[in-house]
Amino acid sequence: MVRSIAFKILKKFDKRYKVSIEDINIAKDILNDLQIRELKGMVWGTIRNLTKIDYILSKFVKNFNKNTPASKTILRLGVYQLLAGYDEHAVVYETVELAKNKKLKGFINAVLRKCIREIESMEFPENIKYSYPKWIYDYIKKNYSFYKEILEKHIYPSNLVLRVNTLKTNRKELSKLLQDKKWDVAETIHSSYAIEVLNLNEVPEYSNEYKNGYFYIQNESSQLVPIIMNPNENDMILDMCSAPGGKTTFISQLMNNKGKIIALDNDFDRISMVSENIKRLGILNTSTELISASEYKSSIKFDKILMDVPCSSIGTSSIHPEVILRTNKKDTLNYQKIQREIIKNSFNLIKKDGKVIYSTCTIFKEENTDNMKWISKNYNVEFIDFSKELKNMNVKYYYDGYGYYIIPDDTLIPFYICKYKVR
Ligand SMILES: C[S@@+](CC[C@H](N)C(=O)[O-])C[C@H]1O[C@@H](n2cnc3c(N)ncnc32)[C@H](O)[C@@H]1O
Repeated sequence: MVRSIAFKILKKFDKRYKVSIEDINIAKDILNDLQIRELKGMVWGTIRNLTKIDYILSKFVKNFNKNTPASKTILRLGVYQLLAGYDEHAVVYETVELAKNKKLKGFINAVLRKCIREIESMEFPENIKYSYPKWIYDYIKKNYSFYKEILEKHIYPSNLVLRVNTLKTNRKELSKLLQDKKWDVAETIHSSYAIEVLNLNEVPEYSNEYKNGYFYIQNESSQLVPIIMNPNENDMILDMCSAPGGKTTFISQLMNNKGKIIALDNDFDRISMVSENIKRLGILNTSTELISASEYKSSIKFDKILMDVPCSSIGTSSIHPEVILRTNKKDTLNYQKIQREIIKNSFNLIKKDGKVIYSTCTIFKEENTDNMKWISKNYNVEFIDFSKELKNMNVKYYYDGYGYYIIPDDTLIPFYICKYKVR
């Protein structure tokens, strides 16, 4: 049952590089918690390892990419299970069962048996070892000495990280509550608001602690952004791309629910998520507006602006492994165009001497360093050094002369953060 649902989801995935959330939700009605966990492991494991799986299959199957979607998906699922250490006999038996006709069954059986005999002695190029597309691998290897950390982050994802909502509880109190219900949790070494979940026995969003707004699920690099912004209680703040509200609600928390935040987003469904999170977390100082950040006008000028801009999101591949499969080089320049439109408008909205934070979860210079170079050429700004704050939080970084590339580790994912004062 689990394999046949995984097969259906992965067959659709191949068309759009998107996992259908509806299909996962349908599966939740049919499968028990353990089976759901196995299903998610198979689906995301296959996607995370897809570049490597296809490399292996292309060695054993002539014109692998020209095979039918069904046969490709069955073989991928089979090879994933072999790589993940499932029992070989069970893998062959159960995977062959997914094929509809005798001829396909025979073909799948033969290929998987060949894989079993040969995978162990195969040698892989470095990008394949980490299941990373060659063009992105070449890019990061050429540009960053810490490219291995990026590759490792993709293949060895972080545990779940929560941000404690200090408007309702604190780190010690929440850790104790979670431990009492047998969640295995630990304090992390970077953000003093973060709790790492090593093991848990329920879906976090279904827990009472989540429903009561005691925490927000937020990776630790994302938590660094509001901390670096360092908002004051009486600030007037604009968050130009706010959905689903992770950083907005953290900024509000750091302001003790005082001052004022205006949160924008141009996506109807996503801005509703900001409103839901505001309500759940007990935020009182924030209002939302459905509008493009490049078109927003205001008679009030802001003390601080956050531009957590739409980007190619490569840095989130440990959480969303499909991003590195669907992104191409042209996307980075398309995003750069959108980002510059938003940046341009931010200069109409910031007070003199106001501070701006620019952040992305991507590693492409086109969307980070090149944009900051462009700002320094066209506007009067002073880039702010926050290396001390990063060091105090045990964060390793690469400084590009403007901002900081966050080097991933156990709980940090690749991110870019820059802060400047507008003169
Ligand atoms: C990186 S996400 C923001 C994440 C958010 N800051 C958080 O921490 O939860 C980028 C957001 O920008 C939004 N977006 C894309 N184009 C936009 C535009 N022109 N104006 C405003 N928002 C936009 C997307 O809908 C998306 O929600």
